[in-house]
Amino acid sequence: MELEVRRVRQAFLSGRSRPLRFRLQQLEALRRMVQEREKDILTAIAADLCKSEFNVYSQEVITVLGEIDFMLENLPEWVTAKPVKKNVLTMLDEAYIQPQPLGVVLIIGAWNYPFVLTIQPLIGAIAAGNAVIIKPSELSENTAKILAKLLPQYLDQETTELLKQRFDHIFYTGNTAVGKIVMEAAAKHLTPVTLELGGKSPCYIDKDCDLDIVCRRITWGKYMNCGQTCIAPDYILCEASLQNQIVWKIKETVKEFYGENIKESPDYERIINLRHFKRILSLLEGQKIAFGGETDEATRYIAPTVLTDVDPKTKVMQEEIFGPILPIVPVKNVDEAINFINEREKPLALYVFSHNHKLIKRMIDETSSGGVTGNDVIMHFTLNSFPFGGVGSSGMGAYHGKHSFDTFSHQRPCLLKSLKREGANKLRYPPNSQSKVDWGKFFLLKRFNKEKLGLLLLTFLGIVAAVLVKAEYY
Ligand SMILES: NC(=O)c1ccc[n+]([C@@H]2O[C@H](COP(=O)([O-])OP(=O)(O)OC[C@H]3O[C@@H](n4cnc5c(N)ncnc54)[C@H](O)[C@@H]3O)[C@@H](O)[C@H]2O)c1
Ligand SMILES: CCCCCCC=O
Repeated sequence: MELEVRRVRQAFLSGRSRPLRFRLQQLEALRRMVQEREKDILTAIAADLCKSEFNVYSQEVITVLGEIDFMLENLPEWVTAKPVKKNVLTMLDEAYIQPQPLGVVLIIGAWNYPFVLTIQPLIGAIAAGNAVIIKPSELSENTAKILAKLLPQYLDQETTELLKQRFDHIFYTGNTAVGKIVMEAAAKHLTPVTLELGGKSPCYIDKDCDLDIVCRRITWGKYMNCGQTCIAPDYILCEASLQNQIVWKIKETVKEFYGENIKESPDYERIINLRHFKRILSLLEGQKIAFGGETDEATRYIAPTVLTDVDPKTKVMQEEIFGPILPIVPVKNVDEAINFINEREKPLALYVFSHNHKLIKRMIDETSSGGVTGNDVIMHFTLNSFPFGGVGSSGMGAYHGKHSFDTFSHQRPCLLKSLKREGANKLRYPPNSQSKVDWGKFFLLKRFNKEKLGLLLLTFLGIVAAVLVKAEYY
């Protein structure tokens, strides 16, 4: 393994991955891979998560293709050096920021959206000019196999090795416990990390809203991928008087989306494995099931389920559910909802539904989360001008679009001076004096004193007079 990582590092050091042309070629090759081998990719993901090809396409493939197109369009501008504002000491110099690849990057993907969560960071890492080692999740084994087979056929070999050693950046997607292990390992080499973790994303429903629409949107985001979505609404907070209506409307929407026999619906997925199936079932113990709750161990089926009057001290409210169970926790009002959220770890997403724009703004101002969507769920993930990532225990760092490029780049400040004009530098060389400090204050801190200002004006007039006399003479 060590040898393999060294080989990838040598490839990076050879400079092959840096030229813009190479990066664009690699991204185009990746796009070709997705387009030409779409069927294989759809089949593998469908096998891992019992997902319809339509769902795979709309939830994963389309995001990847959109991200590649966005990078191809913008990369030439992003890679160029950006001039910066200068001060008096550097006004005649060249000063710019040059984005530079970090080196060898490790990307560890998760199983729940096994394609997009591995390939989207890969796109950013290639765009930034890095050599990349990817490690898809072993739980989504069909997708892991197809990626291992296809990537080397389309991309330069050195960008696709699967390893772990010493890296220049580690990009990890998965649970918080492993996130800590990854960060600890990275600390040994002072390797920077991006941690895309999870958490319990709350969903507050205000009295003042259209419950039909709210419940349709929540049903979509909660039961998509059988609840195995990092930014799925984990639980609902609302006034007790809304509870029965919400239950009824979600139940009706579930019927509308998946039909009377949910097991037969091509749009409803299954739990990834038996361990997670059992874990999710254990969250139902002692709860009041308003509807759903049906399960089938053989196919790892868990019906869309809603729990009411949930006690915040019970297990279902202690860990991220990551399954199709939706607890409703009654609160007195928005103040209590805000306190409830703030007393817990910072979530990856926050959702708030209301006709009252001020209430939504207040919720945003008085809480913290990775991202927020008002009056909908999940949708902030789809806008690649947003940085996508967590805060606190839901993660650190972010990606998508330009944010991916920045995550995988070092913003290198470059100052290019001339070996001339040494006179001006005397101010900073020893021996020091009060006069030098005064001039420093004058130029850098703009602390003008009348005497210095007068002297400067005199010097300036002298220069103007000299220029005029010279012009007259010639
Ligand atoms: N923020 C996001 O973008 C995002 C996306 C998807 C999932 N998640 C979160 O991930 C969690 C679910 O995923 P999971 O953790 O079950 O996925 P997982 O089991 O697939 O693990 C994630 C990755 O970590 C690797 N891994 C596991 N143990 C490791 C170790 N000891 N050292 C190094 N790597 C190790 C796995 O092989 C896998 O590639 C949820 O909490 C979810 O919210 C977050
Ligand atoms: C619609 C795709 C959502 C992907 C969310 C990624 C986290 O699990």
